[in-house]
Amino acid sequence: MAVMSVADLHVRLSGREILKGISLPEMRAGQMVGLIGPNASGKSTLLRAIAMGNGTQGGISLGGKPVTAMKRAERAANISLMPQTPPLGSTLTPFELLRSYARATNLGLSNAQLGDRMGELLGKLGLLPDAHRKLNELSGGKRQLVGMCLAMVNEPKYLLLDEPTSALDLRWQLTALSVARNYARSREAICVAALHDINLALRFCDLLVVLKDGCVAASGVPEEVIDSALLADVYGVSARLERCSQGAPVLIADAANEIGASA
Ligand SMILES: Nc1ncnc2c1ncn2[C@@H]1O[C@H](COP(=O)(O)OP(=O)(O)OP(=O)(O)O)[C@@H](O)[C@H]1O
Repeated sequence: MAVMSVADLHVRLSGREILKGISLPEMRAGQMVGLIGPNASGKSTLLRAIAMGNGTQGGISLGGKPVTAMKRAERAANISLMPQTPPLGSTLTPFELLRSYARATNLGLSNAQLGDRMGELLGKLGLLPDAHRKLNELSGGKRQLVGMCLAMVNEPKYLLLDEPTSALDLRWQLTALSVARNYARSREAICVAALHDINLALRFCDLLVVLKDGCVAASGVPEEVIDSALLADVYGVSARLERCSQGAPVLIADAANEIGASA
């Protein structure tokens, strides 16, 4: 059963302390967790630390086992990280890339089973028409969706997505996050997604973690975490949470505050 805990996590890179004692609420199977925060607040560093345990001091444990005690193969079988940068354009097709990645991670599937899994994933993310085109002929958004397929093809218990919607249009933002949330629910996995769009985070996440300068500024149920004071403090903006006609919370950002202005 997927369970993730992060307690007093410190990460140093090139002699700088990037994450400064991060502790998070326990994350449980089926949850979609949103990781938000300004540029350079440490979101990617946290995702990489969960995936690789590198540079860490303090605890990340997955299913009760410290990530630093997991062998490379065990990590690869259980954790997938979709990096911020989509797969580089190459002459491989999405189909070939997925198949070679799945083979390399030794999923133990027959060709037919793997073909079915890849077909389902490519279909959900709207990539079937592009499955046999060269990656270097695909748009940036399509390549981002290929990156998401790549992260999901081995059906990890811990699915880590670094800004999975940054290059996507409205339809595919909604689709990609629905696919990720349904995946977490149906496979009893945990999905952690770094997001800049707070409205998407409010809509799709069960739990939000807000980072500021390598520390946790707030965490908890999205609607309880996001308010004007937090947005002013963490992002330096005047913003408010309103309700749409259907009752869902919607963030409206009115203005960027003057640099140096207090919250
Ligand atoms: N290898 C590295 N060596 C030194 N500093 C690094 C390294 N990688 C990242 N950093 C620093 O760590 C801090 C956090 O970076 P990180 O990429 O985790 O932020 P982020 O929240 O994901 O940002 P963004 O929203 O802009 O993608 C930044 O100040 C960055 O310069």
